[in-house]
Amino acid sequence: MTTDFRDLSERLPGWVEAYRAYAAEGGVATYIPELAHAPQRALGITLHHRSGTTVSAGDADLPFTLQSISKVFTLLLALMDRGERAVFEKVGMEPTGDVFNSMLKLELVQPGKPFNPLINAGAIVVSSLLLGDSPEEKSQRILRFVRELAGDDGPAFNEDVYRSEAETANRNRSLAYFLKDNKVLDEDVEPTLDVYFRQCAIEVTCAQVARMGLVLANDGVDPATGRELVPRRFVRIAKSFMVTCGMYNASGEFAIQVGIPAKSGVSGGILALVPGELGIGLIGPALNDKGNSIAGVHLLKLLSERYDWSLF
Ligand SMILES: NC(=O)CC[C@H](N)C(=O)O
Repeated sequence: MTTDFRDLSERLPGWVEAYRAYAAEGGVATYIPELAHAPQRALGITLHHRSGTTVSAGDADLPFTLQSISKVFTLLLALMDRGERAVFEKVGMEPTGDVFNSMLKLELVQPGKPFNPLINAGAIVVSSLLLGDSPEEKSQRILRFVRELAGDDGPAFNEDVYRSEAETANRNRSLAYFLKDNKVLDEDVEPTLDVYFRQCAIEVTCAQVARMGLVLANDGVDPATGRELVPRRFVRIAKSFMVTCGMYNASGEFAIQVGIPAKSGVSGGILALVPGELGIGLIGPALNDKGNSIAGVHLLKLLSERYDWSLF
């Protein structure tokens, strides 16, 4: 079934207002100090259809940082830079069932290769594989790629969020040193983390994220120009990871309740897509106990049920 955009544009503002109430049951992330300033009750969404039609509601213009959503795009870039074999020599293809910054399985399963590219350990390794002579060059390449998919030069590094994370990231530092010790990470720890913190701090809006989702929904082809931005095979890999690992250790539940590829970040952002049809960008900073936007997940469940989005 195709989504009825007329029905959607009539009802979406009301749904968003009603669903803000869920924020009271969650809380904004505070372990990156700068994220603690986010407005708890904010909720915004943009849906971008392949035909070019977009619908937005609520706080869709509220800027937020990509955080873990960036992991999808560094994975795509690493696949384009290095090819499938080189990437999957360093990182696995399986969900962990653990929280995104867990250390647990790195030591349990030898040779210490991260289970997948969407957990922090996996994403840090993926960032180390990107082509570029310096952390600055790698970061600029990521930013350029994000802007290309967003169809917009708006995305930029939020320096405050970047600094705030870089100054406090004891957990990510320990993951990276552990990976280095296991020889899974070949590059030096600090320059690699610098790339990782910068990609997480790319600031976007719902419309930009919806456009990025739309390119993935469209198998890597820019719907406006017909140009292939990402090979279809790599988009398929990214969408598969989004379904199995994109919502952290709530990915199974999300597949049952919503049933579409999605990736969340601790800023409360979610990128989602209905294959062949549309891209979604969402922000709702209050998180549930698994670290996903609490109101956002409820809203996506409602939309998926109403417009019959589930792939399953
Ligand atoms: N879940 C997330 O969004 C994690 C990203 C965050 N920058 C971190 O590494 O902790």
